[in-house]
Amino acid sequence: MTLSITDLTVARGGLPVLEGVSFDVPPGVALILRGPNGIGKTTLLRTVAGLQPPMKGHVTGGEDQIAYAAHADGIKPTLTVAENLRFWASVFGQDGIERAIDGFNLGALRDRPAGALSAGQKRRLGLARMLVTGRPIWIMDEPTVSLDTDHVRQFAQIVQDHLDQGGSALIATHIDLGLEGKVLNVGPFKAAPPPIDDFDGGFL
Ligand SMILES: Nc1ncnc2c1ncn2[C@@H]1O[C@H](COP(=O)(O)OP(=O)(O)OP(=O)(O)O)[C@@H](O)[C@H]1O
Repeated sequence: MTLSITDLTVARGGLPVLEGVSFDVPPGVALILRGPNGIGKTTLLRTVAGLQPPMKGHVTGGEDQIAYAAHADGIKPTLTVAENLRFWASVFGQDGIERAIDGFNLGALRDRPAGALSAGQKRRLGLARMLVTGRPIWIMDEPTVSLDTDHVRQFAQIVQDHLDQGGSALIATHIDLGLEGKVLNVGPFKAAPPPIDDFDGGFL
């Protein structure tokens, strides 16, 4: 199913950060979001993933279809790598974690508590969760932070395989993943500052 974003305005702290954003992400396609720090990419992704409401506009096609990987790894430190993946799979009504373990080179770490992983290893575990959700639309926020170059390449291949199998992806990243995706620079959608409506005549 195509994820469709129509005339979306997204807000942080009650203030609009991006407005008038429209795009489609059809099956088989990766859309890469770019833009300077603080422009609102995370806010847009969170809104599209349904974690916060839009100020205006619509998101369609994402109902029960989206798996979201945020900045924060969000893994459970006292559970092992395998237990984390099994837990996550069960949340999504799935079983089978071996593809995720193999895909992200986690075999040697499967019985280690997640809290005892390095930053890059935690990131791989966080991303491996996408594979156990069974969800077709992957939304990822800076997924390659802490990954070494080999694992960035491996991650890009996993995303490409996902696209080849009819999945789709919406990814905010500052690096070139080498994916055959489209790029959307969100800079031009920066929201205008809100109008001043509490004019203070005392300054005249
Ligand atoms: N908790 C918060 N409350 C209010 N404003 C916030 C909060 N967190 C972030 N912001 C502001 O919201 C705006 C959008 O932030 P957001 O994290 O969406 O940007 P980003 O494009 O993802 O940035 P980066 O590339 O640095 O990750 C920024 O101006 C930021 O300062």
